[in-house]
Amino acid sequence: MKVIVGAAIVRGGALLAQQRSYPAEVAGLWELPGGRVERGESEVDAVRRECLEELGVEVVVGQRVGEEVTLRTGMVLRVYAARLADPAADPKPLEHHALRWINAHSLGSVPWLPADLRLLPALRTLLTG
Ligand SMILES: Nc1nc2c([nH]c(=O)n2[C@H]2C[C@H](O)[C@@H](COP(=O)(O)OP(=O)(O)OP(=O)(O)O)O2)c(=O)[nH]1
Repeated sequence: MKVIVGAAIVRGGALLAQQRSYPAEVAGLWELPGGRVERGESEVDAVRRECLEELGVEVVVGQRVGEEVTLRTGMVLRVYAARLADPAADPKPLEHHALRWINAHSLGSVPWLPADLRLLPALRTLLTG
């Protein structure tokens, strides 16, 4: 089974989200940093690698968040809580259109990818404790 990992990076009560720039069907929609787990790679290592590639930051990976969501492609999305290894680090949208830190109150006002929408209750709980 192919696994996509997502990072729920929290700092100061806000979640880091990024806006996709491609493909056209999902351009403008928001998602968590992350991507495909490579062969022989652990899910936690994949979260760390994707955050370095997409945001240019080191993260410390924590526990799983929410249920696993099956995507249209048959792959599954598994989200892990994470925090910046250096809290003062400045994540950059190296592969995305934009980044935003979103607080619990604003989570529902962002146009998320469909799979992420299903994880919003768990993400809200993560933010509010
Ligand atoms: N990274 C990430 N992907 C998500 C989320 N929600 C969701 O449905 N996906 C989907 C979108 C993509 O089909 C797949 C992630 O694949 P990917 O990050 O390797 O990106 P991609 O298919 O565009 O592949 P690439 O060209 O960047 O290599 O999972 C999410 O929160 N984060």
